Amino acid sequence: MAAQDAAVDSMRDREIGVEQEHLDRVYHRLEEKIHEAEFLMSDAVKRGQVGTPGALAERDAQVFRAGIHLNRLNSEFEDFLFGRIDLLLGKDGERGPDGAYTSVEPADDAVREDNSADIAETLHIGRIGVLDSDYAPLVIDWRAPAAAPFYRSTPKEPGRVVRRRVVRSKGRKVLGVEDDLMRPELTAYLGGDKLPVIGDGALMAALGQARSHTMRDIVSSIQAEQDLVIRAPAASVTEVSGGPGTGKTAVALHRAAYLLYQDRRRYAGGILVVSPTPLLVAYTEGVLPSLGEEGQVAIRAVGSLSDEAAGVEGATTYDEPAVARIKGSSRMLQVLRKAARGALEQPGTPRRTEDRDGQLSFGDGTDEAPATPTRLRVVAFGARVELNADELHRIRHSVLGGTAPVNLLRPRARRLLLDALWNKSSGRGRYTDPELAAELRSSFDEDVSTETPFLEFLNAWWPELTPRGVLAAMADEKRLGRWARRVLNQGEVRRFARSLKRLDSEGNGPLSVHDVAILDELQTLLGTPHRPKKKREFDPLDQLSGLEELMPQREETQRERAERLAAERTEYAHVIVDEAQDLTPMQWRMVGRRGRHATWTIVGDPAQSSWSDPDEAARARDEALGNRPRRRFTLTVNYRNPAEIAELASKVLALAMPGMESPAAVRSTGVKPRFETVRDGDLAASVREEARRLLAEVDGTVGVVVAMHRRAQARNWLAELGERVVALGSLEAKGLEYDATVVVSPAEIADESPAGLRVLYVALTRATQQLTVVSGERDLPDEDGVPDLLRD
Ligand SMILES: Nc1ncnc2c1ncn2[C@@H]1O[C@H](COP(=O)(O)OP(=O)(O)OP(=O)(O)O)[C@@H](O)[C@H]1O
Repeated sequence: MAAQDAAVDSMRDREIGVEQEHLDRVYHRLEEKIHEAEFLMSDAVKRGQVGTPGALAERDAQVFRAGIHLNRLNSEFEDFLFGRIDLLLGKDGERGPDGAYTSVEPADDAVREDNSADIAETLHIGRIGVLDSDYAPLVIDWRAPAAAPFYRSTPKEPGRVVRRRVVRSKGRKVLGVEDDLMRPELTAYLGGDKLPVIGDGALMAALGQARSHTMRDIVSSIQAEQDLVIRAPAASVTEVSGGPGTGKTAVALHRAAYLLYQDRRRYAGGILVVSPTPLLVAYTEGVLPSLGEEGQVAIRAVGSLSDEAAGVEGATTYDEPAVARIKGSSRMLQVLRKAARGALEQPGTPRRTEDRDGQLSFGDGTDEAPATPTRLRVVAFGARVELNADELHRIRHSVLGGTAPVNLLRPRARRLLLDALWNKSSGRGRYTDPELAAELRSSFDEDVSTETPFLEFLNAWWPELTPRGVLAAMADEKRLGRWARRVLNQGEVRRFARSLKRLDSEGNGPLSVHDVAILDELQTLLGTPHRPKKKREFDPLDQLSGLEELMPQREETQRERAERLAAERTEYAHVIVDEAQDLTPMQWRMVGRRGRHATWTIVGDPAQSSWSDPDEAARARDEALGNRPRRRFTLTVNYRNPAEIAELASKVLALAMPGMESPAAVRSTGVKPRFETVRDGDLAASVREEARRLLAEVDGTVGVVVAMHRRAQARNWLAELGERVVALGSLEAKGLEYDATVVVSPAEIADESPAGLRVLYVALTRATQQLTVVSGERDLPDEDGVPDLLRD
């Protein structure tokens, strides 16, 4: 036995040595390329000094290429070669642009009659492609067509692949290799020797690793059904569904990297990834940089998507479910349309008392008189001309007749005011000669419209409205009641208005996640008046198209650049929606506006939806996507939860979505979920004790999921346990994962909202190793501590 082990070890060492040799060759070549790139850069700058248009164009091209090399080589020097495939002879002998044979199927005579075969081609797969000086592939980019068999090949449909190998390396050192045999029935030879096979495959090794607070890329172990999604053509809408842990988020992010590789020019318009929470953004934002892509991709939480939420790090406050249901619903749109116009009438600001001739005059009612002026007086041709409340009302009514954004209607309002004043002035009818009449009218307009009283009046009577200002105006229950007539009932108006009391009169203050979609909608309804743009200072680097894109480290980091581009961008070339089942109708409208001309990838799981009315959300989603054709995929394997945890979660799934199937768990740990009941009525101590126990059992992270109202409490309970433990409200657990989780009071979570059971399903499916359920009295635990909701 010992002799056998020693033989395996020496074979492993030999194979590691083989891969090390290849990696050394690759590094050598990379260094050559870096020198080349650096030379090109300095040469390009010298040539640029010549200054002729031809030299400038040449410099552009050279700098662009050199920029690509340097930027990529520097950022991807770490651990970029991770795979290898050994292939049979292909059906035809054609090579693709990366130097590899393109044929997917083996040649008819690739396998001999005695089931033996020779390896005809070996390809190494990595994060970028590297050619040797003879243009033979040393490494194939994982996104290139030639790399697809590394992911697609299965023992059932092996294609040309005989052996798939995952190479683990750190920096320049190869640490290990893991092989999967795709054609175990063959005796394959490589260079005359039998093809060695090491280890039990890389997937299980990857899944068993401890989790940290950031997601890892899965580039070395993408599975065939996932690869189909990642490489699906970008046309129109790609919809991906799948249960918890099936890799939807991972697949969506790898797809972004793939699309950029496939068509960088097209996606220079930017890729937007919409995520449900800032926690999930933080968890996933390292994946794209690790795949060598960052600058073109903006990952945004849905609570910070709108410009209106910029500057406050987005919204993290959650409204209580009854309020969220109102704010997220498409009924909101009707209310906002009215509010956007109604907010022009401003009540409640202090009343002006002086009323000198020619001064704007505010109404003369009580202290509560509206701040909106009810009379306009100007002096024209030496006489006073006045518009009264009725006349002003008619003008306002006529201007608001159209559907144009309110702020953009102000010039029209100004025009009609001047018309009305002119009609009452002595100027009208003074001349019969049209030319003289027009001249007089034009000087009347010029004089009146630049007078302070007129300007002050216009600012008060047709102020430029801001989304935040209108949102704040809705905190006034009476006004909101008017705007929401026949749309919201009285109770809903009261709740909604009350939820906005935390904002001041200009709308400053903490926003809730659902306020953000409202602000975004208001932004569209109000419109932004055109203002002449400030001229940007001339920057000679702008001439170097491509350089500043590819060499961002000179001026700003990749991340800063992504942030800047995202802030400047209002629309994207591709929109990826993660956890799409959670978007409310109003959020779909907000996201839809950012992808009007985009292609889309939408990933989600209806069984995890925290939105109470999935049909309404589906309608809003259809509206956002229009009639673009859709291509649908389903992922079927749960890579996160061991079978023991998946089985428990499936009990809640059966209650939440009867008839819906759980994805099959890919592994089992033999560790069953634990059930604890609160001891001595001390929930804090019980949870703390369990978290402590789990910390000792797992190497990585522990997540404690509680009902939303216990969020702050739970953070206090766990404060002293260190950074490996995180307390989460049920809605925040979305998309995240931990080595172990504690789910506190399933009944509390399930009762939180109409979507509570689905939220509980999310909470129960976060653990990669161990799960403990802590029940309180409300959970009606049996004598084994199993809560009512989780019993058979
Ligand atoms: N092919 C793979 N190789 C290795 N790990 C994988 C693979 N596919 C998925 N995983 C791992 O499985 C876990 C779940 O993946 P991910 O979070 O993308 O799933 P999800 O479908 O988005 O889950 P949820 O719907 O619960 O949010 C992650 O740790 C991910 O890295």
